[in-house]
Amino acid sequence: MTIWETNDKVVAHSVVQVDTAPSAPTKTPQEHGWVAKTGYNYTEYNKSNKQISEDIELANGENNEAAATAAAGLIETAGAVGGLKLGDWSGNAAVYEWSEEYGDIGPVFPALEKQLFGSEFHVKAGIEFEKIREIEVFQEGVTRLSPVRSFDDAGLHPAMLANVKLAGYCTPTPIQAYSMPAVFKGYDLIASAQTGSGKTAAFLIPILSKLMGKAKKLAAPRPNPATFQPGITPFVRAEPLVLIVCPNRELATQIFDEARRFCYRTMLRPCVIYGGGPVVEQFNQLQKGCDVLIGTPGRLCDFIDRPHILTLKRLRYIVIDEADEMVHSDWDQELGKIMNGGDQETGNIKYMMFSATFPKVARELAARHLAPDHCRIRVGRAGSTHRNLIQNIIQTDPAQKRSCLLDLLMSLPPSRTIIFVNSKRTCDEVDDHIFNSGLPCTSIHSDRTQREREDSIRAFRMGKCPILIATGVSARGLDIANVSHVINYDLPSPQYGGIDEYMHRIGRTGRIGNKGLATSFFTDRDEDLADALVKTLLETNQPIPEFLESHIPEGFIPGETDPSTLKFELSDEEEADEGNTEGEGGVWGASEDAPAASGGGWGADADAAPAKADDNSGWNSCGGAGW
Ligand SMILES: Nc1ncnc2c1ncn2[C@@H]1O[C@H](COP(=O)(O)OP(=O)(O)OP(=O)(O)O)[C@@H](O)[C@H]1O
Repeated sequence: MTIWETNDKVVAHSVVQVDTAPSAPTKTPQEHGWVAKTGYNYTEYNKSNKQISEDIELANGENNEAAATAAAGLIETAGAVGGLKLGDWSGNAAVYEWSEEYGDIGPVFPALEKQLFGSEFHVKAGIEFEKIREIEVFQEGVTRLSPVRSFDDAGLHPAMLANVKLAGYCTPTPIQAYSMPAVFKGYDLIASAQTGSGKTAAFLIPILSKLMGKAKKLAAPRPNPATFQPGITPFVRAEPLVLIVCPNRELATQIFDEARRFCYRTMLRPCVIYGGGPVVEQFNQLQKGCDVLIGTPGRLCDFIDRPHILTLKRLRYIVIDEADEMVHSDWDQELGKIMNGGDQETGNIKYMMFSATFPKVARELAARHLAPDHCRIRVGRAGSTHRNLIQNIIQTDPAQKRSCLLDLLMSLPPSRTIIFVNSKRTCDEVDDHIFNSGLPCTSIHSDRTQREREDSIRAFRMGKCPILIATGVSARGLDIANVSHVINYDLPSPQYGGIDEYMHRIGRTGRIGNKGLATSFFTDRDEDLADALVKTLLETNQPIPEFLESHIPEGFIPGETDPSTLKFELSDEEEADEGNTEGEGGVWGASEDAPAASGGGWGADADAAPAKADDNSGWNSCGGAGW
């Protein structure tokens, strides 16, 4: 029995080292504590949400306290997530509407503030947050950056600092500590850090903060939100200053939500465009003005092809998030167009790439587009997993997986759970199976309509359907509060991302210092993954089940041998750096911060010596007071 602490509660998990299926359930799911299952109600979920949007707009536009309260009430009764309920388009979520009369920072709008920052649905830093700071940080490139020690000392725009505090961020994570100075000093950036370590804020905070002081000068004119009438007010072209590209729709809307928070009380207006969403509604949002545009590649290119609606000529920053997935997914042409195929003035643009893992193809993309003096920051071994996760591997027969799954769900206390499968068909089958067994589940994959996808994620976030079945790609980057269990119903085979994909998947739990549990079903078909899987388990001090013991590297004695001596198959980037010649001849030359002694590689030599974030005295802990 392991006592398992989640953010708010302690849950007892009878886990650890199960190498056979748990015993058969004797109770119904509801007797076991799962909420009742809910079917997908197309009529209800497709209802217009005009009322709620109108109230929010009224509250937002007029700062009318009564309307604000009414809107907040509506949001609450609707059981909404971020101000949206089932049936709403994520791209229509309320943003701060700027009026020309405002000074440097706009007034507070309580209803919107509550919606953006007050939600129980946001992931809160967990009890292991401090451990994130102990992870080794490697910085490579021409410049040695001094990490910022606290948000207060980071030189953030006052509006950004206030938003960071409203979001409840006390201390920057290592990736944030290094990315802030990189952006402030105007470097291009490649950054990799573990799943759930705050990479989104690592680019949003410094970029938006830097633009806040100059927004009035740089941003395109936009209509007055108080008098704007769709179809009547002459529309303006969207001319974003920041473009953030990511591989899936769910992630795009999630980044949009973060951007809505960080743009609060400022002139910067975020918008999101993604495939499957209604073009007209996305166009309606764009024509109100757009300074920060988040999008998936296909839909972005559709709009780039309509220069009367969207132009990239004002662009100052391009961020590629989940860069490894972006380069793997056949988006070459789209990425080429987004990076420099539109009307953007490439000389004015800073490029940033973020991911938890960085394969060679992603590095090649970086080499093509990033300035030679770009900074490279890597937190921990590329692709290594968190130590705050328990990883269980259960041996099973392919034919037994369904009953194993049911037993597993019924043998643990109910908790928000994501089940990963390798194909859309399996996704549907598993969904049917566990739904018909009375469990409250929902599912998502790329053949679902966008409406279904958004509702499915929202139902999961809200806890209405606390079990989500997903294919790997559709759940890339998802950041959902209180996911305490990830189940790999299918392990990702090496052809489909292998161990990197495994890490991305299990990273949906145990985020930002929370604890989590990952259980994977292992069958004979997963033998190809066994070596890498065992090393990953050893690296994070997980017990090795008997059936995998033969894959323990020779000479390694679990519990005795130091895991840091494990030899991992070099990731592409490490391999490249083994024979790194880039440093020679001064490509990685001297720095304005502190001269680099010699060419830096990804991690091997003095130049790339790890810096422990907590080596820096003065990293502040959260006082909390005075916010
Ligand atoms: N400094 C911080 N303090 C507290 N919470 C933070 C901080 N930075 C980010 N967070 C929160 O941590 C969560 C995880 O962040 P995020 O989704 O950016 O992780 P990520 O590194 O991009 O993960 P992935 O690789 O899985 O996409 C988010 O809910 C975010 O709001």
